Order: sequence, then structure tokens, then C-alpha cells
Amino acid sequence: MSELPNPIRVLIHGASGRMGQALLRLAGERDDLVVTAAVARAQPAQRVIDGVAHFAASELTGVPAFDVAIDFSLPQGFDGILALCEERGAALVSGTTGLEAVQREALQAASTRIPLLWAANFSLGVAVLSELVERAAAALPGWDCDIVESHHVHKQDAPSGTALALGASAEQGGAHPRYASLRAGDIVGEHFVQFTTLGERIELNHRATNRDIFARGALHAAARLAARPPGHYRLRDLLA
Ligand SMILES: NC(=O)C1=CN([C@@H]2O[C@H](COP(=O)(O)OP(=O)(O)OC[C@H]3O[C@@H](n4cnc5c(N)ncnc54)[C@H](OP(=O)(O)O)[C@@H]3O)[C@@H](O)[C@H]2O)C=CC1
Ligand SMILES: O=C(O)C1=N[C@H](C(=O)O)C[C@H](O)C1
Repeated sequence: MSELPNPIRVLIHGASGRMGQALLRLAGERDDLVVTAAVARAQPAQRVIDGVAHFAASELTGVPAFDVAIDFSLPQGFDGILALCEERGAALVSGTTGLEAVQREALQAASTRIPLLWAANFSLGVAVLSELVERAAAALPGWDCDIVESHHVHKQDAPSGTALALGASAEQGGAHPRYASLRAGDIVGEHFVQFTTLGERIELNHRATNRDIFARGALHAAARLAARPPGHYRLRDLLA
């Protein structure tokens, strides 16, 4: 374990977004973390908001010291924050979905040099759903497996990162999942997994009704990841 300041210094990447705003608000409720920088694609009109210094992505190399970055941005912003964390020797918690294969490879390579956690979903409920999907798939060989995800109209990637992760769990159990995506209104995030055969059907469903569950999960993970040695961690490694 390395020596860390108390509180741990956090950079929020994607700060102006739906998740970034939830992270800034909820980080303020913790005394083990302090936000030392907030970064978005563009700089807001005010440099300092509620005591936190804000920066544009073009100013990334000039941000003050931090121990862990929490990234909920877009794939276009991911390479910059990964490179900065490597340069500073800081940990990275990322929930950004829709990453390209080459970005996932870069993330894997960086984990030999910094502590890293990427998760498609930071809710406990989805972690449990993922285990249920794998068990159901293994117990139901030959059944059809369909995953339907629903999100708000602003979401850019499809299928969602969570749907793809649930699909990977289904494949672990031997199923061959198909995907469907819906974009409607302000839906926070819903994932429905259906196993069907002649005459019967099993349905598993998760509904997120508030983004705070993701933000709290990411802050919790960041507080624990910052002190870990380099490696590619899973959410369940940091839940204790
Ligand atoms: N893993 C999980 O549990 C969850 C993951 N997500 C994922 O998190 C990500 C963000 O979601 P959401 O908050 O809804 O998205 P928003 O569109 O609301 O926010 C995106 C943020 O990223 C910033 N950004 C965009 N491009 C860049 C760039 N090139 N460099 C730096 N910052 C950039 C935006 O800045 P600006 O405003 O200046 O454009 C904004 O702050 C998505 O990938 C989503 O799928 C969401 C919820 C939960
Ligand atoms: O963009 C979102 O909003 C969400 N994205 C994540 C995903 O792609 O799975 C997680 C959550 O469903 C909300």
C-alpha cells in the first residue's frame, strides 16, 4: 500500500454531465475524499464553482495534483484522462461506456502501471443480476436469451455497456444472447433479460431510478482503489 493524503484527492472527469454533477454533489458529503479538479470538454463560465476548480479538456495537463480520477465522460474524452493518470501515477475509476476495442486494450495495458477499475455499471443490483444471468444460462441450455435495455434519449451508445456485460455473463453460461435497445424520455437505465423455450419463459429485470446509485458506487470504489498497487480491478474486489 502506498502513502496517501487524507482526504484522498479526486479529479472528476465529465464533470458537467449527468453523472459528473451527481459525483460532485455526493463527493461533497464524504470526509475521506476531496475534489481537487473538475474537467469537462468545455470550460464553464466560472473557473471555481462551490470551491472546486474547473478545467476544459484542452487544459488537462495543467490540473492540480490528484490521487484518483473518476471518469464518466464519452469515448472521445477517455484517451486523455487515461494518459494523464499514467503520467501522474494516479488511479483511475471509469464508467464510460461505448469504448472502442483499442481503448479497452490501452486500459488493459495501463493496468500494469496504475490501479484501474472500469465497470459498465456501478450498482449492486446489476452485479447480482449478472450472477443470476450466468446461472440461468448455464441451467437452461438451448433456450433463447434476449437482452432488452432502455435508456434516456441522450444516451449515445447502444447496446448499453451493461447490456453487453450481461451478455458476456450469459455467454459464460453457454447462451447466445440477442440485444434490443430503446431510447425514450428520461429513463435512467433498465435491463431486462429473458430466457425462452417452448411453453415457458424466465424474466430477470433491473431498474435504476436514480443516478446516485452509480455515483455512490464509483466514489466508494475510488476511495479504495487509490491505495491499491497497479492492476485491473473488478467492482467486486473493492466492495468490502
Ligand atoms: N458505469 C456506470 O455505472 C454508468 C455509466 N454511464 C456512462 O457514463 C458516461 C457519461 O454519462 P452522462 O453523464 O449521462 O453523459 P453526459 O453527456 O451528461 O456528460 C458527458 C460529460 O463528458 C464530457 N465530455 C464530452 N466529451 C469530452 C472530451 N472529449 N473530453 C473531456 N470530457 C468530455 C462532457 O463535457 P461537456 O458538457 O463540456 O460536453 C460532459 O461533462 C456515458 O458513457 C454513460 O454511458 C452513465 C451512468 C452510469
Ligand atoms: O448512459 C447511461 O445513462 C447509463 N449507462 C451505463 C450503460 O451503458 O450501461 C449504465 C447505466 O445503465 C446508465
